[in-house]
Amino acid sequence: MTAERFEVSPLLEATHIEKSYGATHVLKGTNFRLRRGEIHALLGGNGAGKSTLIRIVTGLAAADAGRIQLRSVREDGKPPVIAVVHQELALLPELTVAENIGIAHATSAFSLARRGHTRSIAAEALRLIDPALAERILDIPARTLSLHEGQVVEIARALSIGAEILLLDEPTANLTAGETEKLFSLLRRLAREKAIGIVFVSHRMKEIRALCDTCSILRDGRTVVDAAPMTELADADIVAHMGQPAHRAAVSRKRVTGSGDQKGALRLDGPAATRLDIQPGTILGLAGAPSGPSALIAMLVGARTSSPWRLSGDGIAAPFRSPREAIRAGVGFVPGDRAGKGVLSKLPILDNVVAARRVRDGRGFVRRGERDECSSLVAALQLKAGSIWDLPGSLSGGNQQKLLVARWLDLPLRMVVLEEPTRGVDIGTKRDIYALIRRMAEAGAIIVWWSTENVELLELCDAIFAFDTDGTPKGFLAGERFDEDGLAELTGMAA
Ligand SMILES: Nc1ncnc2c1ncn2[C@@H]1O[C@H](COP(=O)(O)OP(=O)(O)OP(=O)(O)O)[C@@H](O)[C@H]1O
Repeated sequence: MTAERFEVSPLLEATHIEKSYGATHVLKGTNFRLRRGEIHALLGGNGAGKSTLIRIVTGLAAADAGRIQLRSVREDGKPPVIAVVHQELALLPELTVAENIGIAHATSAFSLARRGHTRSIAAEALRLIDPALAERILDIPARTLSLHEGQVVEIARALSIGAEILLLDEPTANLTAGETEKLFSLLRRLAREKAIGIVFVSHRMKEIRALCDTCSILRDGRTVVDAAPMTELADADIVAHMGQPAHRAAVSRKRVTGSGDQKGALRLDGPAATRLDIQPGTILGLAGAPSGPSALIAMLVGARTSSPWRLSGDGIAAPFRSPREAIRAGVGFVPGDRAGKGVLSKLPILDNVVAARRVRDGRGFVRRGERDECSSLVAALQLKAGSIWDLPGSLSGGNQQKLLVARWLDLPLRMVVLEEPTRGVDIGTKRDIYALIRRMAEAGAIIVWWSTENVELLELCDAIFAFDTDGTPKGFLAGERFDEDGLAELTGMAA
């Protein structure tokens, strides 16, 4: 998979790119080049400029200065097609998979006469990736696909239009370990057999190591590592180039034990006679296919009133009747669906940060002192924002995630429920978020943490409760198997 196997001139070369948004100088002479057959990690801390560079390369935004050269191997003289796969899928939910792929080929109205033709294009593209999957999903609506299947469809669509460059922006957030491995073997195959140039944006060091052969690092809008082989960079070098402290927090792990009668202890009862007694201050991880953890979480945060799960103890009897009731009972929630359920996009950062406090206090008006409170929370999380009066849309993805965590900091909470709270967050900031969550646990809150990043669960949690691939509770990860293999086995997701 080395670049040398293919001709030397890059598929894509961006040179001295400049970009400002108002007074914010985002890209400061950034360089980036991608060769055929290469899987290239584009790395950098939150707000370093990765997404902005991708938007410019794909033509979604215009650079203020600099040059972009694209060179196809095809002889028609056209530039290579670039396809982007985001973590939020770009599929039309009510159309079938075949129609979703075919739509990229529709030149005018999507006529019935062309349907058979586009269906066969779609089938061919999907079969190249996975013949069995193609048979199963071709004629079903896109909304019924899992996230991983949706990504495969997006990649098939890219292949069907002859894309030579594939950009993946944190594609593994929300994928299970098994799905991630499947995606990686597909990407390796596309690079090797089709010489597609792949750009992979991620904050997960283990995945970057497993997948990528080349690495570029942006720091504050400048290219500090330009297309270096991954083998030449140790993890610590990468973190240092990104400008982040290379500390590893010490792990102190205690297991959930004892009866449920300690003050503040809560009891969870669920399907298959499941019973969990959770002591205050416990960090409880949830692992496994999304359907299991998400059903439990929906009950905990008041999003589902009828549920096979029950929460009791310390004056609580849930299901709650509404999210508001859950907040008033002292349950905080950082949702995984940042855009849909988390960020209040039309309100400034200030309102986003103090939202939970306002709901708890039952007030809709601005309290004096909120501005100071917001500023100190923003500073505690080193949230990179122009002003607390800016809209959250002006923040980079990782900084929007910090905003959602900031909302619950320093509140007297009984329980904090977190769905992938470090999704899209850079390595240094992850450490900060881990420390903040530990702080909440030390203050006595029970932390319920759902993550698809098994390494993270194993590092942080006192106990991990696993669900099977169909969402059935499987039990706690046993002490002597408290490792990745044990977790993969218990969740039925051994790769
Ligand atoms: N439309 C915009 N208006 C104002 N500022 C913007 C806009 N888009 C991006 N920025 C700013 O540009 C900087 C770089 O953002 P960008 O999204 O490119 O970072 P990133 O490296 O992709 O970060 P992350 O890892 O958090 O996704 C950030 O400080 C962000 O606030």
